[in-house]
Amino acid sequence: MFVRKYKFFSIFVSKQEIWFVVNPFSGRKKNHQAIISLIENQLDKKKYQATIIPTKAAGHATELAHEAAEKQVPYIVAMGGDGTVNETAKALIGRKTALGIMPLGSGNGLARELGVPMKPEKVIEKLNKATIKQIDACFVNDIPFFCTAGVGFDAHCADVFSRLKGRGLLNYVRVGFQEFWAYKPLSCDFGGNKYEVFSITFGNARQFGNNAYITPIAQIDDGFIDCTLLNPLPLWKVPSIITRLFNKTIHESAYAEVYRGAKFKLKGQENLLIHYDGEPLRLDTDELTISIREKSLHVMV
Ligand SMILES: Nc1ncnc2c1ncn2[C@@H]1O[C@H](COP(=O)(O)OP(=O)(O)OP(=O)(O)O)[C@@H](O)[C@H]1O
Repeated sequence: MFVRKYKFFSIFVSKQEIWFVVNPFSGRKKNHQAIISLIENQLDKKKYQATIIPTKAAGHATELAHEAAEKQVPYIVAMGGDGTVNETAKALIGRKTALGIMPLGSGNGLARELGVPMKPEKVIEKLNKATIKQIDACFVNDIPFFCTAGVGFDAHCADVFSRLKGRGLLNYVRVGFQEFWAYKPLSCDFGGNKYEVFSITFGNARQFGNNAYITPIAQIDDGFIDCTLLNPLPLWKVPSIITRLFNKTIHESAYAEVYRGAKFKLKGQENLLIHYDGEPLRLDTDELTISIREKSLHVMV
């Protein structure tokens, strides 16, 4: 399907290298080859020398981003969903190489937060006149995240969702309703208090993705982590919580507690299940430290 690596040559020497790291399996219904042709035809050839590199396996995007940073390639565009974006971005923390995003996933959280359009033609237009900005990177223990990470119901749903064939917002909502019935609140120590929580989410950005704003007053470059703790809620409150998630008012809900800080600590049960940027992960510990490295990632906007 792909030519492994190819370049668009030109006689101009002042062009800047831009790598496109493509997850060929992202966005199941997307036509990757058509998007590559668009890049070939519409990316400003006076400004950029583009290299398209399909990933060969999970984790390959991180290796490629490390290589780009080592070679001082100024730009690398993650073409895929939030998983590919996270894998690419984590290798660029504290480096000069700037991250661009061609969003192909179902949530596209970081892309939406950075104002990246969802249509490939528009993304290319934007890349052609991109400026660079610096954003914060956050960590759950040593695992980087750029949008949100958390424990409880969201992590549980991310885990169920990761095993589904179908993607997209509708499938996510379906998983949410399905799992709500049997879900047991999570016992944890947080900020010196014992809790039974529905979920605790730490936000570098405001949203999970899909414009679902769980930490709606977070700012991605302020050096602080926003936290929304949701207390257990009855089923009849679910529609109002979902509405609040999308109209950016969840922090005003009677079921929410909101915090802001540069570091948080949480102790839950052994083998704590977390999600980071929507990817589920079962840890071999019961303790979390959530921290931030201010303005440590360059992004194309
Ligand atoms: N060549 C590859 N083969 C198998 N897995 C890959 C490959 N390249 C990337 N991956 C893995 O695929 C996972 C999912 O990719 P990504 O999030 O980009 O797409 P998606 O699942 O379509 O998006 P979303 O989760 O938003 O629906 C990533 O975590 C990544 O590790």
